[in-house]
This record gives sequence, C-alpha cells and structure tokens, in this order.
Amino acid sequence: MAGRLPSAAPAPPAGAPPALALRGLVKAFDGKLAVDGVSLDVPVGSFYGLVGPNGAGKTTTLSMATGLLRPDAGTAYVLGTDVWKDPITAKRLMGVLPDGVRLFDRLSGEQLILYSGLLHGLDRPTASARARDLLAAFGLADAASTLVVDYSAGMTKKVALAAALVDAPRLLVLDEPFESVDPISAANIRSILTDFTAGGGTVIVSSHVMDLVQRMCDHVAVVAAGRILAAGTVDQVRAGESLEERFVQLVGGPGKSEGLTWLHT
Ligand SMILES: Nc1ncnc2c1ncn2[C@@H]1O[C@H](COP(=O)(O)OP(=O)(O)OP(=O)(O)O)[C@@H](O)[C@H]1O
Repeated sequence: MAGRLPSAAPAPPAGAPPALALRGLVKAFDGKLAVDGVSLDVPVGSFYGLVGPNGAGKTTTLSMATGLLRPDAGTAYVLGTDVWKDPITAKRLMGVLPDGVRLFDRLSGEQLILYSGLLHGLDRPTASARARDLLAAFGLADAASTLVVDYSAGMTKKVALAAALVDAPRLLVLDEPFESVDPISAANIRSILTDFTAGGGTVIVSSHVMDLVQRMCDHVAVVAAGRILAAGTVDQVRAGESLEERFVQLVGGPGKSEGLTWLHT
C-alpha cells in the first residue's frame, strides 16, 4: 500500500533564520477569513512596519505570531523556533505589546516593570535596576509610584512597552505602540526602538500612520483583507511615491464621501 503523503507542514526558514518568519498563517472567525495565508520574513536587525486599513488582519496576524491566538493553519518562527511547537523558547526571545493592553493596573509603574522582569526570570536586583532605567528612559520616573490604573492612555502604552523590554528580548512585536501617544512621547519611543535595532534587536510594529512608518521603518508590509499586498524595504514598496500614496493605490477603497449630501448645509 502506498504510504500516505506527509502532511503539508509549513517548512521552517532555511539558512540563518529571520527574526520572525510567518508561514501560511490562516485564521477565520465564524467562517469569515481574517487572515488568508500570510507569509513574511522579518530580517534580524530590521525595523519592520505592518500597515493596513481597519480590519485588515494586522492584530490577528501578530496575535498568531506571538502565541496568543492559535492559527487555523500555518505557523510562525522566532529566530528559527516554532512558536506553536516550542512556545516557551520562542516567548523567551520576544517582547510583546498586544492590542488593547490589559495590565496588572493596581501595581505602580515601577512594580509592574519589576514584576514583568521577575516573571521573565531576572533576579530581583537586576529587574529592579532595569525598571528604574526604563522608567527614566520613558520619562516615567516621576510616576514610578503612581498606580498604573491612574496613568493616562499614553503613559500606559509606555509602561507596557517598558515591561516588554525589561528582559532584553531579541524581537519586539508591537501592536499600535503610538496610539494615544503624544508627539514628544512618540519621538521618545522611536528613539528607544531605533537604539534597540542598532544594537541588533528587531522590531515589528503595526501602525496606521504612514508618515511615521516611512520615517521610522526600514521595511514594510501592506496588508488588506487578510493578505499581504506588498512587502520589502520601504523604498521598494513605496516605489518613488510616498508610502501613503502607495498605500492608497494598493488598498483602494472609498474615496469621496458620496451619499452624504445631507451633511452639506
Ligand atoms: N475575536 C474575534 N472574533 C470575531 N471576529 C474577529 C475577532 N478578531 C478579529 N476579528 C475580525 O477579523 C478581521 C481582522 O481584524 P483585526 O483586528 O486583525 O484587524 P486590524 O488590521 O488589526 O484592524 P485595526 O487596524 O482596525 O485594528 C476583522 O474583520 C475583525 O472584525
């Protein structure tokens, strides 16, 4: 009897592994595809932007990539480790800022970062010293003893990012890190992330702000309706135009607000 064909398990990346490799990720909710076969390589040391319209599948993709949401098909590799076969090893390599951060907000900012460090296996003196360094770097030193529940939305993003950085991950996966963040804090976060990549770390960030992605990222992928429409270096993808113009060309969608004539006075 002929042997059964091996199941079509997604092949791990060959050669030196990318920081993050997505292979054939698929997810449907109630029979509707949210992510429709996403494959992507995020090179080590890159600052990678993931852009797409509302509902494109960015959060769903990043949730599957970080072990938060089980894919219907496909998998993700962090520096060659399969996130779904060896989640503990993969998660040790990653710092994650999920969408709609839910934090232990009855802790102070300092306690939250310290706690995150201890959970990641750091000894208390190291976690404590890093918590203080991170609070200073994010401009939160004065709010170190304030409960996170009393932080503003932007401060909450910053403390969550600090907690994701405390164990010096190799890969940072950030879902909308600039949402609710003022321009000065955004510049502060950008400079911390740029230093992180200059030191060999890798960042993948989802955002709607094309201008920011164009200035900040060296690579970008455009996602719409659960598929990657274009991916590569920012210059390759924008092809001589601004990223925003290219994004609109690729994604299309409604332009003028036709049908709203009743709004005109
Ligand atoms: N838990 C869920 N249950 C049902 N549908 C979901 C769920 N999560 C996401 N979806 C649907 O999957 C699709 C992709 O959503 P997703 O949140 O990944 O998009 P996104 O690109 O992150 O959007 P946005 O930019 O608005 O945050 C949407 O149609 C959304 O309604």
